[in-house]
Amino acid sequence: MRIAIVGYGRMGRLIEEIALDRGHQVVSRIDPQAPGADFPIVNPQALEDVEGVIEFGLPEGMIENAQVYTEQNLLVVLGTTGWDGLKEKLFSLYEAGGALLYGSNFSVGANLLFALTKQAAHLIENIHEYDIMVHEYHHRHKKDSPSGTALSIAQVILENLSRKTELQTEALTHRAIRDEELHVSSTRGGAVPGTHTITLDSEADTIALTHTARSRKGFALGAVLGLEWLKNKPGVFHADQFFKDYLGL
Ligand SMILES: NC(=O)C1=CN([C@@H]2O[C@H](COP(=O)(O)OP(=O)(O)OC[C@H]3O[C@@H](n4cnc5c(N)ncnc54)[C@H](O)[C@@H]3O)[C@@H](O)[C@H]2O)C=CC1
Ligand SMILES: O=C(O)C1=N[C@H](C(=O)O)C[C@H](O)C1
Repeated sequence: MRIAIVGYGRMGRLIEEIALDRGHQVVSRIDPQAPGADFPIVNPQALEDVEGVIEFGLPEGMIENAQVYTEQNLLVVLGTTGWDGLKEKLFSLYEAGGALLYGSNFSVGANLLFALTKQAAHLIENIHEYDIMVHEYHHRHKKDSPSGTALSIAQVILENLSRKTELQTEALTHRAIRDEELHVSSTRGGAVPGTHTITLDSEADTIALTHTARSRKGFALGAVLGLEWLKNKPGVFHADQFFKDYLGL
C-alpha cells in the first residue's frame, strides 16, 4: 500500500521501518517539526497518490487532518491518545468517506490484557473482599495522563464490575477513596515504553496483571497490520474489532 505517516516522532519512525519490511511504500512523512519529514502539514499535495495514513501525533490538528483524509477517501489508522473530547466531531467526518481504525494500544499484549481484565472483573463481581485499581508508568516525554491504555482498561472494568461506577484519576490528597470509585494513577519518568498493571487486592493477598512493553515495536506492528485489515472496510472501527478478527478474541 502507498502510505503516509503523520507524526514522524518516536512511533512514526518505527512505523515506517515496519511498513517497509512488510512491503509497503512510505510516500509521505508529515510533521511540523520532526527532522526527515517531507511536509509540515496535512494537505492534498502531501497526500498525493496516498492510499493509507497512519497517524501517531497529538490531538491538536487531528480534526483538520481528518477533514483532508475523508475528502480523499483514505484508510486511516489513528494511534494518538488523549482526544476523548473530539470523538463526536471526528467520527462524523467519516460519514463523508474514508475509513478509520482507532485505538489506545495496538500491541497484541495490551489487547490480551484488555481481555484478561474483563475476565478478572467478572470473577470478582460477587467476591466483594477484592478491590481493583489501575496504575501505569510511561517515559518522561509523554504528554497525556492517564494513558489512553489505562483509560481503556478502566472502561473495561466499569463496564464489567457493577460496584465500580466512577473513574477517579486524581491523587486524593484530602480524603479516602470511595468504594464505587475506580482509582487510575500514573507515573512519568525515564524511558519506560509503557507499563500497565491491574491490581486485585484483598486482606489476604494481591493479584497483579501487568503488561510491560519492552519496546514500541509491538504498537507499531499492530498499527501496520491494522491498516492492512482496514482495506475495503468503510466506516469507523475500534481496534477491538481488528483484534477480534486477528486474534479471535
Ligand atoms: N495507540 C498506540 O498503540 C500507541 C499510541 N501512542 C500515542 O501516539 C502519540 C505519539 O506518540 P510518540 O510517537 O511517542 O510521540 P512523539 O512526540 O515522539 O511524536 C509525535 C509527533 O507528532 C507530531 N505532530 C504533532 N501534531 C501534528 C499534526 N497535527 N500533524 C502532524 N504531525 C504532528 C509532532 O511534531 C511529533 O513529532 C501519543 O499520543 C501517544 O500516546 C504511542 C504509542 C502507542
Ligand atoms: O505515549 C506513549 O508512549 C504510549 N501511549 C499509549 C497510551 O497512552 O496508552 C500506548 C502506550 O502505552 C505508549
